[in-house]
Amino acid sequence: MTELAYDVVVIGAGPVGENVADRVVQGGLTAAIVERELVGGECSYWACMPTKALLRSGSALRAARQVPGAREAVTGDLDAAAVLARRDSIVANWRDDGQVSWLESAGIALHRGHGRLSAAKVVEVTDADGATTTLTARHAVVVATGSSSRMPDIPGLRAAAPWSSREAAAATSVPRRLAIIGGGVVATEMATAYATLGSSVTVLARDGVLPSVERFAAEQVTQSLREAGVSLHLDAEAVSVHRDDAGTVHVDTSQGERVEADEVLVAIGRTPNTQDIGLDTVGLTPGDWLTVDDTMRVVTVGDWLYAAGDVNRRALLTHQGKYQARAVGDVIVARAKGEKVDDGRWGRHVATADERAVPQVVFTDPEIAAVGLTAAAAEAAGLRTRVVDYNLGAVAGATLHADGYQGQARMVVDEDRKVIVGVTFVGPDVAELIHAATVAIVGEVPLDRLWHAVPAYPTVSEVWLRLLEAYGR
Ligand SMILES: Cc1cc2nc3c(=O)[nH]c(=O)nc-3n(C[C@H](O)[C@H](O)[C@H](O)COP(=O)(O)OP(=O)(O)OC[C@H]3O[C@@H](n4cnc5c(N)ncnc54)[C@H](O)[C@@H]3O)c2cc1C
Ligand SMILES: NC(=O)c1ccc[n+]([C@@H]2O[C@H](COP(=O)([O-])OP(=O)(O)OC[C@H]3O[C@@H](n4cnc5c(N)ncnc54)[C@H](O)[C@@H]3O)[C@@H](O)[C@H]2O)c1
Repeated sequence: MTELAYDVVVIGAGPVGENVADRVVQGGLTAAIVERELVGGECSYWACMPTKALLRSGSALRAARQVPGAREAVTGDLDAAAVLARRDSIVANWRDDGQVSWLESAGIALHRGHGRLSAAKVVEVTDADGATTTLTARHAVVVATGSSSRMPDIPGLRAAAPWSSREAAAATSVPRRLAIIGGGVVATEMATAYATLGSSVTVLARDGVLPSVERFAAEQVTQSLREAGVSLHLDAEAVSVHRDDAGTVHVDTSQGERVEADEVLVAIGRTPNTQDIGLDTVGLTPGDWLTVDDTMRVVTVGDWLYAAGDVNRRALLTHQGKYQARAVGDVIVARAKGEKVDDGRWGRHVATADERAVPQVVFTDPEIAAVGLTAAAAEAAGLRTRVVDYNLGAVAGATLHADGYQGQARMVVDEDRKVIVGVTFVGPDVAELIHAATVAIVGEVPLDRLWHAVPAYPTVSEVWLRLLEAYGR
């Protein structure tokens, strides 16, 4: 058995673990990272990147078809094989050489294998051959093990070899018929991708489509999925699943219907990767999400254990996990050096934006881009709000962007502070609009001052001016 010591040991080399280790080394400490699969994690190989690659070609094709002149130049359908090949290249054919080189260049030691806590500040790494290395952390251990697809206990489901988001992201062919259980972000994005790639898609959305976004945005996506030929069963739950000898999957629903498909994708949320990381050795329960304070420290354990990214359940998004990682890496360095910890609201060592300013883009057709609170969430939080809506299609930039551009914008204003607390856009290519909204919310820019932030003409961003005009000066 090999024994090594580092200032900081990070379990999990997803986007979050990599960023924690990087900040730690940049702060002058030593760091080791433990990874059991591919350096780069779920996001790079089975989540964000491959799924967006599956969606991008269809989105480009639709965009061309919405502009006369370009439309006439589009002479064929989507080439599914070329889309899958581009996806393969974007995930570097599931090889992590590039990310391993980056770790080396950043001065981070990589230990391949499964990491488990075995005592305070001690992580045991078991490699593929069963050999064990013991890593002792002088200052901190950071759990950045991410999450996995949650599988419900539906009779027959497991035996039917369902797809999780991984198989949907990494598929080598397009199933003729795809059934999807769930109506959230993965379900709607994959329904969009596979319908565009030629599958006949059925979605069983027990709790409706995208229940956590503004209703007007979810409704536009619902309508568009239907127009794309997706069969949407709202309020329907899968009650039993069976794959027959010919390979066909039969899904019986709570509404008494039977859906037949070649594959069934389960997309009902995530479970933390904490079942087998030795949580019991430090007094925690295996399989639980890790609850942390504002500096991402697992407070019940002492002052040395941190959890960042999906595993702490604050915001299951890559950009938000990386934001936490920057705070965690820096706070570990500050504490190790006895420097002042900046943990007040919006301080360097906390992730305040997780509370009220999380941006997210849902890459459906059309896209939804949102940040902060929905109108309903703001009301539930006890804020005195005013909601302003504007037809995105009426903006000059949108008219130019595409014929028949359909979209909607909403801003939610905190009337007591006269600042924006939430923004949602739905429409073609709205993804790039959202960062302006994030800056306005995080900066708590007063509405009076926002009038001086002039959007360029003729861009879709002019919707900002229209929203202000609708609010009144
Ligand atoms: C289909 C899908 C699409 C998504 N699309 C987006 C998107 O477009 N934008 C976005 O912001 N977010 C997206 N997400 C969410 C995003 O993937 C996660 O928020 C992000 O991957 C979390 O990063 P992480 O580093 O916390 O965890 P992960 O990326 O899950 O990385 C954790 C790493 O830890 C390793 N690990 C786990 N346990 C151990 C152990 N015991 N020992 C050693 N290594 C271990 C794993 O192998 C993995 O490499 C998507 C998620 C899914 C499922
Ligand atoms: N573009 C993006 O940013 C992006 C894309 C994909 C995934 N993600 C992240 O990955 C995470 C996982 O995505 P997801 O779609 O799996 O989860 P989700 O939380 O977005 O949606 C899960 C859906 O399943 C429903 N559901 C829950 N239990 C169910 C059950 N037993 N039967 C039927 N339906 C059930 C929920 O009501 C919800 O609508 C999300 O938190 C999201 O932040 C982000």
